[in-house]
Amino acid sequence: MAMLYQAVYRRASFMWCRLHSTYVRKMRYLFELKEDDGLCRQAQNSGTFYLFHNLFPFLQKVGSKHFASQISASELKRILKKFKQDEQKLEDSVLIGCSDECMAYFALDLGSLEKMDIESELKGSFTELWKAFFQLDGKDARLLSLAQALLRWHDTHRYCSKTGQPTRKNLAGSKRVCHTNEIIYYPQMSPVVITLVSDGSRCLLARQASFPQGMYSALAGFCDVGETLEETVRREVAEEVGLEVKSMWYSASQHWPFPNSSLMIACHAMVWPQQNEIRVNKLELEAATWFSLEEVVEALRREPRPLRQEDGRFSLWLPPKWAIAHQLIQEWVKQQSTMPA
Ligand SMILES: NC(=O)C1=CN([C@@H]2O[C@H](COP(=O)(O)OP(=O)(O)OC[C@H]3O[C@@H](n4cnc5c(N)ncnc54)[C@H](O)[C@@H]3O)[C@@H](O)[C@H]2O)C=CC1
Ligand SMILES: [Mg+2]
Repeated sequence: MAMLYQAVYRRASFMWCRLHSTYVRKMRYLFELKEDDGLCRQAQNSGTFYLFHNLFPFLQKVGSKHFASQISASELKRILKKFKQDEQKLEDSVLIGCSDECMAYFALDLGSLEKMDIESELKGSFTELWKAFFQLDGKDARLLSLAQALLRWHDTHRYCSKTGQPTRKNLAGSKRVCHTNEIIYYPQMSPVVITLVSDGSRCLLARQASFPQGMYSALAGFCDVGETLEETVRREVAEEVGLEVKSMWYSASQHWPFPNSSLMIACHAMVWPQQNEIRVNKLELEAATWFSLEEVVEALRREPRPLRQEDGRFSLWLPPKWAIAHQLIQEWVKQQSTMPA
């Protein structure tokens, strides 16, 4: 019966491939994997895996370039066997995407194994995600960010907050269920607004004390319960730099894994040029400054890493290309150069 089902499913998938765009086919396939544990189990046995160790992703290096390694299901089973782990450990993994050919990608945390043993077996290293972020390309960074957020959520939601009983994840990891009362828990993200403020000719960038030396970014803040995005933008700009927003508009959004899992909603905001004196809230920020177009253009040309000048101070540098803050800054530069003089 199972074989007949698989044959029918393969035939149906084949028809899908012929009839639908790659994107639609992938989304439908991922949806089915989330809904159907049996199908997801099959996908785990033929998919590829991104490995983590206590939430540190496994990276390999070729020359000076780091990349997130994909391990095949058969290779993973070999490693599990070697380290005396049950093959069933594959089912602890979470679904994080699929290729254009509908080969599923999973993430698995091997925190119960000895870190150095896996590193020497697979010739790579488990690296803190924050450090890895600056070394990876956008695609790898996006996948690892989603993977870490999901793995962390499962790790911290193992018990039902109402009954105290253990919750069980579905195979794909898109939810957890408390079987005592059938409460379903879904992975959560916190909405965060990130705003690039301009006074018409300059843009406002700020840094927290925890940022690497010399790095500045746009203002960011979590949405409070009950707020609209517009209200969060106005409140955060007032709270952090003491300015009143005159107008704002939405640009784009991005998932961000730090400190937990956030949906970064990126906006541009204008303040009145006559009322642009910054009053930094030192509880939130270390510094906030207006930067000219020339200063920002020069910083965009620099590598995203600390660079000490001759006078001992650090040059301005900006978040890496795929960070939404970078995109906001690029958009602002473009707006400035298309504005009438
Ligand atoms: N992608 C990017 O380029 C940038 C991303 N960010 C991210 O934006 C996020 C928010 O920025 P912050 O200035 O730290 O926010 P924030 O200005 O709201 O201040 C953080 C404080 O908000 C409170 N808070 C309220 N709700 C919270 C929640 N759901 N989770 C954690 N804390 C909460 C806490 O007291 C926390 O200390 C951070 O996750 C940060 O990593 C920040 C700058 C640039
Ligand atoms: Mg903030």
